[in-house]
Amino acid sequence: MTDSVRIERIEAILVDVPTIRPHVLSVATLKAQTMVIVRLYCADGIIGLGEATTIGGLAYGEESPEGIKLAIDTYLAPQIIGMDANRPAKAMAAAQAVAVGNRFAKSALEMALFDALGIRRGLPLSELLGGRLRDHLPVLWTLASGDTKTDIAEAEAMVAARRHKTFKLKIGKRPLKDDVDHVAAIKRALGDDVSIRVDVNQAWDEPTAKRGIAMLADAGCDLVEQPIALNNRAGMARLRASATIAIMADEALHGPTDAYAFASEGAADVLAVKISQAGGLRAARAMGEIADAAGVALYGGTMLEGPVGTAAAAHLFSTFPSLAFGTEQFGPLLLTEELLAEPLSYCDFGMAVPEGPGLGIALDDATLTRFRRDGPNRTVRPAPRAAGG
Ligand SMILES: O=C(O)C[C@H]1C=CC(=O)O1
Ligand SMILES: [Mn+2]
Repeated sequence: MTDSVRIERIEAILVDVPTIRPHVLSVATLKAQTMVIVRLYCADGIIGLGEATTIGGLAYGEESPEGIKLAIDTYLAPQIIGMDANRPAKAMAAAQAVAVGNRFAKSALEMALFDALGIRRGLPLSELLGGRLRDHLPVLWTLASGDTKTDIAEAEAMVAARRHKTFKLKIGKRPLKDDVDHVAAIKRALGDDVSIRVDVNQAWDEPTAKRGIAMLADAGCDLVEQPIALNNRAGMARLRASATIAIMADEALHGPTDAYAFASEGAADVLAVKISQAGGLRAARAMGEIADAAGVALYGGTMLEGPVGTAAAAHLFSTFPSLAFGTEQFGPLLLTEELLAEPLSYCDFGMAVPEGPGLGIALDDATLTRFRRDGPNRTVRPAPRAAGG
């Protein structure tokens, strides 16, 4: 029996960092990203890090950064302070007892608990999660400037620098034909050595999706992500049955139960796994296992997290036996500022999984202080929250 280590204090910090360019999705346009960074202080001096980040405030899902901080400060932290930091599952069961939903808030706490445990045991998070199978993950880049020529130039520079060779295009905001022309132009310019996928972020109804998927297949697109509303699983199954290219579920997946439903009903070829959307590391790992057992392909998704959430995702995805569609762990590269003392390493069209214990990262405290919303020298305003951005 190991000694118990008291959870002393938990901080949830809102951090607003500008993006390198506007990031245009069908549901929002990001000009800055807001992260909730959690610091979990243990009695032995170890501080675990966690992150929960949303897209466009409340435009993408049902939790906002401000709501996540409130849930942690007011409900979840008081519940687990005083508990044993060596027992993440027990602490999270106590959090579960006082909050029915709030997957993102819980996920940030669970991440911080596992980071602290890994540091204490001298083990990378990937080993705590069952063991890493790879040290390098393929990472795609999202072209979402809102302009076809800019997107092509951006993609060409990424390929030349060997940073990315798979691209995801955000569509669904414009008329279908304009979107398909945009995709076709990018595919023509980049050629057969790159893979082009699209993310509709639920913008289409089913008939539009049926036509759109066929047109996109003709344009050389390889995959369509969440074309229709997240609650229309039967529609996803129908689209999948008629499509000649891969159909991926994203927003519809809120944890293992949804992964099971999608897998058993044949409602997607690929599942996008996101730690916070799943409700935490253990839930996200379970989604991977369900997909594997069902023979459904996996993709390592992002909520455009900063480096803390991205490092956690890299550890988790490194343990998946198969990651047929790669990952999109590029969130830190979309930010103007480096929040880590030592940046995550991106090379050879992907990223290195951090090596050190826990998440294997350390924050740059000066940068965090500069960009925290309650900091003395705050320079960035929270992103505007108008619908559609
Ligand atoms: O996939 C999403 O829906 C959200 C996110 C991930 C990459 C990106 O550009 O946006
Ligand atoms: Mn998506």
